[in-house]
Amino acid sequence: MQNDIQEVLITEEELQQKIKELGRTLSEEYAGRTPLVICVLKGAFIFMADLVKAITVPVEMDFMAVSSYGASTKSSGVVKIIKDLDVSVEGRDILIVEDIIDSGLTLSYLIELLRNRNAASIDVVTLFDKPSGRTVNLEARYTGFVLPDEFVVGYGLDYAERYRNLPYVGVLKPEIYSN
Ligand SMILES: O=P(O)(O)OC[C@H]1O[C@H](OP(=O)(O)OP(=O)(O)O)[C@H](O)[C@@H]1O
Ligand code: HPA
Ligand SMILES: [Mg+2]
Repeated sequence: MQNDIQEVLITEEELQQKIKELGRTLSEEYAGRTPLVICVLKGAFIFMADLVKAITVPVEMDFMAVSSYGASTKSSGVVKIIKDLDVSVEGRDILIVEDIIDSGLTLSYLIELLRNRNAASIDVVTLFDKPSGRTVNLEARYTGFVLPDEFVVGYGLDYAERYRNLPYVGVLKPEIYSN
């Protein structure tokens, strides 16, 4: 797996330090409230696990699985709900946890959905942001790292379902991509 990586962009140490900082910021931001923290599966599962351990206010958690990339490095443009939330978001303070915002299509779809279900507030924390990929106008309230215009893998991010378990974020060697 390591042999498929051309370049490490963000090391494990850098990731862990940033997540602790985000946890501190969110703990201050949500003091006195109990947000419903929503993990956008699959990509965000590793970030979610580390982030909630760095948050000191009480949180409730739920999981939603959506997918638009499949085995491609480009969004299909169609966001598919694979698993919906188990709990109601009505009147809740929602914190959406994403691994990456690229085109912005996944999040704009999710935010619209949660608005229609009458959440009290909706904020987004994303570990990575790739502003160069954007096709819809969308910003996260909290962002870990801004990335260059390259398809990245690791720390939850996949290419064709592989590489999610790398503890760092890197760029694959070009010969690995089939498209
Ligand atoms: O801003 P966008 O262009 O919509 O891209 C971001 C989304 O794409 C990826 O999910 P993917 O569809 O690959 O599903 P996965 O999390 O199961 O890998 C990633 O985890 C984000 O959820
Ligand atoms: N890597 C993995 N999954 C993704 C990316 C990326 O750069 N952008 C959107 N989904
Ligand atoms: Mg993916």
